[in-house]
Amino acid sequence: MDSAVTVSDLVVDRGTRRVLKGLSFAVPTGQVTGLLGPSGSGKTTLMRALVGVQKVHSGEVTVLGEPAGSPGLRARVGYVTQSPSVYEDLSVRENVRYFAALYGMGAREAEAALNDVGLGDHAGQLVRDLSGGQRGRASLACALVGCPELLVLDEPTVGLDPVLRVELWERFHALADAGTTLIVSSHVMDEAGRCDRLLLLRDGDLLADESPDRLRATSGTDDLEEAFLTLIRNRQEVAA
Ligand SMILES: Nc1ncnc2c1ncn2[C@@H]1O[C@H](COP(=O)(O)OP(=O)(O)OP(=O)(O)O)[C@@H](O)[C@H]1O
Repeated sequence: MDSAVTVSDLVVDRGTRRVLKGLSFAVPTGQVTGLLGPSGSGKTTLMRALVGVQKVHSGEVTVLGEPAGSPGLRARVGYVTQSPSVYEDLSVRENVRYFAALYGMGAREAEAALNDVGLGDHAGQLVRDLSGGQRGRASLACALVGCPELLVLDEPTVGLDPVLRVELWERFHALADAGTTLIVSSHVMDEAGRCDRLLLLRDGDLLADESPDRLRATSGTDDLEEAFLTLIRNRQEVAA
């Protein structure tokens, strides 16, 4: 299968800390790849490197056949940060239509993106009057509307109720089925099971790069949280 992203020996320092310690992996096209790991393990830093906004110490990051951050990737890659990046003084609809226009899309696509994230009923509301979870979804709609080939989503389901979470995951898989590649970070292990493939990060190292089923099989447990802990223990034993 083609790779949408390949990363070789990626090393990133932030401040005086080495945050990513030589990561190498490939992300298959048209799948949902989960980036899982505890708080501070380097998920956001890795996503920033993928979209080309992170200074890297060494290594190579290739996205859709071009070096990460190349101008040609701007319309092909969507990135939704943890803090919503939408205009507070515009309505949800105005925000989504604005981003639609930047991508050469129209009002129809904007309405579809609004409905995809469950904000159809709040379209006329100013962003500053939305709840935190609604703002996050408004941000997501602004990324979806451009139909990027690669979507990088930093914890998109934080603060969402279970029904909306399930709906969004269904939407992610529908996009993947249509050929979009998604990289979705989370530190909620129950979301790991919804991914086609998992990258498990800990302290800037890649602990695993497998499907959830394979991870369950190799660690001998059906519980992905337990599987993650088993991997950590095995690593510690090897290091000792
Ligand atoms: N601007 C910065 N300067 C120095 N260190 C930073 C900076 N940003 C992040 N770090 C450090 O880099 C490490 C990785 O942070 P990162 O945000 O990538 O983790 P994360 O896995 O996304 O965490 P979370 O799940 O809490 O969002 C952390 O130890 C963090 O303190």
